[in-house]
Amino acid sequence: MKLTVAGLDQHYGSAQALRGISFEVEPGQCLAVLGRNGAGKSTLLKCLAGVLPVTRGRIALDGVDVTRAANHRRSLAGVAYVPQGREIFAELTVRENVLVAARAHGQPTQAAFDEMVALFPVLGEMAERRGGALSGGQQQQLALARALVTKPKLLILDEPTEGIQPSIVQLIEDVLKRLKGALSILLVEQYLDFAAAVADGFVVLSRGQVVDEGPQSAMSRERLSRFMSV
Ligand SMILES: Nc1ncnc2c1ncn2[C@@H]1O[C@H](COP(=O)(O)OP(=O)(O)OP(=O)(O)O)[C@@H](O)[C@H]1O
Repeated sequence: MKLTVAGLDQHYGSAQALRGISFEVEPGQCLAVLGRNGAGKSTLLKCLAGVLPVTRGRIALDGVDVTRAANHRRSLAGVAYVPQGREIFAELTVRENVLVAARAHGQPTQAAFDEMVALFPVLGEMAERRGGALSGGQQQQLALARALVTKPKLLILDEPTEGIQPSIVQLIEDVLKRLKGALSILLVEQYLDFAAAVADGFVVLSRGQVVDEGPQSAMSRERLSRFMSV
């Protein structure tokens, strides 16, 4: 799925958080959105997922304008969003968490769950545990499984590596690399090595504006460290 973002502005009351943001994600590609805390990255993703209204500009999926579409309509169109903080159901089991997400897209089957366990084996071991009882890294894998079980065409991820141990970061990197091509990915990330390993290109936000952009080959620490928090 192709994502087109053109001239996007967003305001929190009188405070402008996004200023004329424009970029594209080509089908099957991964674009990393980089920038310091407070640059506007999470706000941008919320606008794209349809959980925050934009003030001005245009968002299109494969050329179809969805700027004013509700989040469930974007979800049905193939957009899956994993917010920072993961938002799994703490009281439901791991299996129920995955199947509830699958049901919203018409296929709450054991096969759908098994497919997610093939990507994230720990979810099979934890199938009957409550989501809230999982570690942070396990919850992130569950959140990714809940997104992927809907068979998205565009996966929007807000800092999937935040607070997660290196072995799980590596697992998530491997999964995203394997899936890329079949779906498009928009990835907000503070961890430059992970972003450079997964993404095909990047944009940098600062104070709500795109201040740099380029291909994966230009994602060097020298070029980007002044825009990063770490
Ligand atoms: N609900 C809100 N109400 C008012 N201002 C907000 C709200 N959420 C974010 N902001 C402001 O909007 C700007 C962009 O914040 P945003 O969370 O999008 O940045 P970010 O780049 O994602 O940073 P972080 O990595 O810390 O989440 C910041 O100045 C922030 O203080």
